[in-house]
Amino acid sequence: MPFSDTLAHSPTALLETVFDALPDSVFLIDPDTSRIVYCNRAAWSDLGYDQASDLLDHSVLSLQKDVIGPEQWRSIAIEIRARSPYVFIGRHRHRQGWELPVEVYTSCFEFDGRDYFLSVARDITTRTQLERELSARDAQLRFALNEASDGLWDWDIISGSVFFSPQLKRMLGYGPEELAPHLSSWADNIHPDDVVWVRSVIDDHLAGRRERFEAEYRLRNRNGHYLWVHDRGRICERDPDGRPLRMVGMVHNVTDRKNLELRLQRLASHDSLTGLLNRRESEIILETQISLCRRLQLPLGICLFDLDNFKSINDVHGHLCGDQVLAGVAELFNQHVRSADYLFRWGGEEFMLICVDTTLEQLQQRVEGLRTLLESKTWDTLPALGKVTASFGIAVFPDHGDSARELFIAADAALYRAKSCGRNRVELADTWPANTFTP
Ligand SMILES: Nc1nc2c(ncn2[C@@H]2O[C@H](COP(=O)(O)OP(=O)(O)OP(=O)(O)O)[C@@H](O)[C@H]2O)c(=O)[nH]1
Repeated sequence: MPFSDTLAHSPTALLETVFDALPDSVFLIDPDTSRIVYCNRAAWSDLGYDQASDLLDHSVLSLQKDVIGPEQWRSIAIEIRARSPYVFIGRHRHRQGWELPVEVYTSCFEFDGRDYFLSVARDITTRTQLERELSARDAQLRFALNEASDGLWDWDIISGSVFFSPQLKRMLGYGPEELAPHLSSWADNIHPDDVVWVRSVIDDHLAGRRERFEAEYRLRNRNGHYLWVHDRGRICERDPDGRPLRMVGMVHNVTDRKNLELRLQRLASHDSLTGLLNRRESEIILETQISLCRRLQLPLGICLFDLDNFKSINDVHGHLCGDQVLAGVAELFNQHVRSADYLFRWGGEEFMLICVDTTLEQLQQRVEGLRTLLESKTWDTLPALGKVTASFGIAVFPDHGDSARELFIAADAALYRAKSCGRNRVELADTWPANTFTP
């Protein structure tokens, strides 16, 4: 018999069969009395009853563990009428006494001049169990990661919100309720000198150019001091098109290690008496600055200078006084060179100055200024000392040499000339290659 004929001949039997075949429980409820006027097979069997009549005419409240008393039913009935379907996660009472977690969808409809509530309840035991296990596993993972680092972050890339773990907040000096959960709370506290490249490392990872985000940078704490942190993170969730949605990472406070590293670096690159960069650094920096100026087609000047008759300062006033003069000259010149210039103690009483983007005329003028400055300095702490002078030899790239070595030889020859012409003077290098390389 065709389906339409079956429906026409015995509609009630057919609908009952259909409802009984549903895996979810279906209840038809009288809204005024809360009584069950119909339920399907899943409804009575899931709750441990033998037949539908065991539940019919009973109040639905007798099956519910979360709705207590007619007062609460009345307010829920108002909600159901206001916004169908009304979704409710609660617990049904099994005949044996245990509870069944359910997700219930209830809608209101009218039939034959009367209102009815139709509730479809789904057993969510497995789902609840799974959610509980997942959240326990998540908590375990967070705990393990937190213990393995000084803090965790979890960034929702689309919304820009960031979870900062309590340990991370503590590391930065914040309480558990402080530090707004936004990306700006982190980004605004990165040291200005580090922020551009830290962002570029993250961008590279987001764009797939780096396998992970990893950076060592300075992060400001609540007191305004900077900590050195080692930060590692990775995208852990993407949308169906592969766009990053979420990124997590962990942070280590490496301030002590980094400060020690910087101190060692400074010891290796600076002269301990004057605090100036040392000869080794001068060789590296001169090479790199010449390459840079060659590329940018800029002139570069170097000046070698040597204190005059320094041996006699040592001999007459003592070695300690000689040390003070060396440190005093370094301090004096350091205050007067440009911030873009490099001043080195090259060795003994010899110094070197590198001036990027400087012509011969500019360099000559600047060095002449240094010479007169030193000559006119009064050594208040060393009253017996008298006048201290120095001799200077200057050369400019590319006029006097095309490499660090050629430039150095040219400036050294000019310095030698300054010494032999009477000292306390500035001499210019001969134009390369005229006197630099004699066959
Ligand atoms: N106090 C002190 N003296 C140093 C240091 N390094 C080198 N000297 C001394 O610097 C002196 C350099 O002497 P010379 O090379 O003869 O040069 P000068 O006496 O300056 O003579 P001219 O360069 O020709 O003007 C030597 O006596 C070195 O012992 C240092 O770190 N401290």
